[in-house]
Amino acid sequence: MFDLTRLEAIVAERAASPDPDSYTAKLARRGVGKVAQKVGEEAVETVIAALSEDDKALTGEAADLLYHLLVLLHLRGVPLADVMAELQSRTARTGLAEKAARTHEG
Ligand SMILES: N=c1c2ncn([C@@H]3O[C@H](COP(=O)(O)OP(=O)(O)OP(=O)(O)O)[C@@H](O)[C@H]3O)c2ncn1[C@@H]1O[C@H](COP(=O)(O)O)[C@@H](O)[C@H]1O
Repeated sequence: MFDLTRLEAIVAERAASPDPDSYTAKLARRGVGKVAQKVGEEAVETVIAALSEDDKALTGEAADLLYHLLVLLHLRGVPLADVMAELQSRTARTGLAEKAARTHEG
């Protein structure tokens, strides 16, 4: 299954690519400030799509947001694993991780 870990690897590879057609490489060259601005814009577009109750638009904007967030994390040198560990530690604090895993496994 496709997941954010695979997209993180793609982003890392493409950010360093000399391919002139790579949007990721172009974005990476523009630096943290520009990418942070893009994350903000995509977040606003996600909010607008959510409030419009258009599921297809929301799905597309959420995908744009996650992609741009991964590019930002990459440029700042923060691994997705660190973000996931932070989320996991929050579930551990509430004791809900095992319950969610049991429900997921059926
Ligand atoms: N998931 C994405 C992805 N999501 C969104 N985008 C791009 O993000 C841009 C967002 O559109 P905008 O209108 O906000 O921006 P824009 O006007 O095109 O450009 P800006 O000047 O504003 O940056 C579009 O050009 C999309 O193509 C993505 N570009 C790449 N990926 C992934 O990255 C991989 C590598 O892509 P390349 O780097 O292009 O080879 C792809 O195979 C995908 O898996």
